[in-house]
Amino acid sequence: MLEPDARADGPLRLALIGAPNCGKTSLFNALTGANQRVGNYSGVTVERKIGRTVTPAGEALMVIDLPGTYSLRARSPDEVVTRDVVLGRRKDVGQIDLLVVVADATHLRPGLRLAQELRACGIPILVVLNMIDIARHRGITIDAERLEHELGLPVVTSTAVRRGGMETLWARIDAMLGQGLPERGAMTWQEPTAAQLRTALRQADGLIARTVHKPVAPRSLTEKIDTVLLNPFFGPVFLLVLMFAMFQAVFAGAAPLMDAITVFVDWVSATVSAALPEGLLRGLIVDGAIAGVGSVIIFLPQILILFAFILILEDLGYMARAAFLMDRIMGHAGLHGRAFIPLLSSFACAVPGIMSARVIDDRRDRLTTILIAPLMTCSARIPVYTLLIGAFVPARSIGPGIGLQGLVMFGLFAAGVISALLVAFVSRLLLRRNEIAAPLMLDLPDYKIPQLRGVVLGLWQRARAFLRRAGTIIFYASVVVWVLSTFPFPPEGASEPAINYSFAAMIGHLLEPILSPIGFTWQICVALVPGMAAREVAVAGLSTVYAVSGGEAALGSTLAAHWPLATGVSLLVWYIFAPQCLSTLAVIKRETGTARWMWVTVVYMFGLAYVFSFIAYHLVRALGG
Ligand SMILES: Nc1nc2c(ncn2[C@@H]2O[C@H](COP(=O)(O)OP(=O)(O)OP(=O)(O)O)[C@@H](O)[C@H]2O)c(=O)[nH]1
Ligand SMILES: [Mg+2]
Repeated sequence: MLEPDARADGPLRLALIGAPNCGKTSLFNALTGANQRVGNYSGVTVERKIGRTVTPAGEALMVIDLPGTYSLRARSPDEVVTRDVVLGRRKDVGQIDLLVVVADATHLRPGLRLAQELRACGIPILVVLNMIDIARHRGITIDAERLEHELGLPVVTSTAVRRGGMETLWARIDAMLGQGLPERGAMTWQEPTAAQLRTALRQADGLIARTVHKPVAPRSLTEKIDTVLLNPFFGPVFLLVLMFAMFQAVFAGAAPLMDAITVFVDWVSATVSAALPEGLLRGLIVDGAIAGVGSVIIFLPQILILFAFILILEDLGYMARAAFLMDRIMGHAGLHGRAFIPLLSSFACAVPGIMSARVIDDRRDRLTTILIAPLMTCSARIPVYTLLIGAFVPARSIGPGIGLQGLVMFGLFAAGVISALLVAFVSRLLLRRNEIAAPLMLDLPDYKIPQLRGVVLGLWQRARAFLRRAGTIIFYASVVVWVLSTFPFPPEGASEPAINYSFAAMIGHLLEPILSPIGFTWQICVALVPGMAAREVAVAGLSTVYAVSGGEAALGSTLAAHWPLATGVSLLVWYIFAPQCLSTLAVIKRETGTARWMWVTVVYMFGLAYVFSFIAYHLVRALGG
């Protein structure tokens, strides 16, 4: 017997393991009070997560959440994490004392099979049938006692996402710890062969036949919805209409909130101006910090509306369908079916997107996904796009409920996706010749009512990350741009605006020969340099440069007055492609293990940006813009 308090090295370690999407992270959050990301599709968790908690009886526990897996026979990097933790090979985690095998109560087969396989690890096991609420709702009854008896392992049920849904599990954990965990057995796990896996699945089926009663449901609601939404013709049309509606909502819904933030920023700016004497300090605060940070935070509403859509669709279970619908197109481009989730996460930010490419087992497939992830339109581009669209695209309606600005935004996102597919296609030709990409092995989850808490939490995390960036990198960059645009002072009796004599103008003029063929003014060149660090910084940079130049109007109208249309379009196109984000480049280096692929990304993305901006600029001019 291993007495819990006899342990020399800290609390008992409990690891959550199970097939993808069975609710491990939801259980982890419920057990530890953490707020890790959950989503209704496979492959949300790609790294081990550690939390601490105390059981109702007062035992301290360390809880480890793991990426979903069907077997310890690990194939992809996320599955390797799970295997290594379970086998005690990760130094940062140590030996696991209790394996909690999580099974989806509505679909027990993979969980039961995994529990059988894990016995060979010799670690005490507790089986949890999660999502018991959904099973009950569907009239599925499970004879947990008989299951426990036949399996020879303790079995409890839980509902991770409802208050009170964890009581049985807590009670059982305490009971097990109170008696002392069974002694560890010998570690005899070996990679199961395909034949062994098949036999084990048959055994699991036998067990299910004896202990689970499923009413002969005519057709589930999910199936009914899917006959329409996965229909080869109607499915893609619905997806397109939905995405289109999303961007319309982003523009229409954000306007009043953006106006409110603008009023607030103007008020802060006016109040500070009035309180400070004319001079450098006032310039630094008003034209530097407030103009820079203020110009970026007004885009928060758009980011939140877009992510409210994405989070709700994810939790509803629709995003997995979108992956299914895109699979054929992605396959033709040479992308692995599992690339969808990393690419989807990249709409928020390429950094987590690139990390979630770990769910892809084939190295070259993973590399292709990593290389194209930065082409997905991340939320840092939203301020840039919105600013330029607001300045150069009239807010006109071009049909019932269809605004031109929303349409252009949709087009920019689509351009990112299409160019990513094309780059994937080309890199497939370069990296390998003629293999056909693996088909999608994603299981389609049942539709679920989204959890309000999860959506609100997701939005809060986005907002916080955005504001943190505004308060740090964007703030510093605005101050730097202000300093560069203010010093040195113009010579005595200068006739031109003061900024024309500043360092900023010097830098801008230095870069101008390279960037003037694509229509960029020297002010854009000034904003692009700090904008290398992160994309929104360019907006702050432009705002500061024009504020120093004495611009009083809103940044959008200033740009519209100073730039030809062709320049605006060219800069929009530049932002579809240019790799202006140091964190993304750093994570590419880390995840691929070499600097080589980082440089490949830099070169190909700048190359595309320059070529397409050049074409766009000259095309618009030729058309008379
Ligand atoms: N109704 C209900 N929904 C649940 C329950 N547990 C989890 N969910 C939902 O199931 C989905 C998947 O949950 P996750 O916790 O992300 O699953 P996971 O096992 O961590 O998934 P991976 O990390 O992808 O392996 C989410 O939409 C959850 O809200 C439950 O007990 N009842
Ligand atoms: Mg998870």
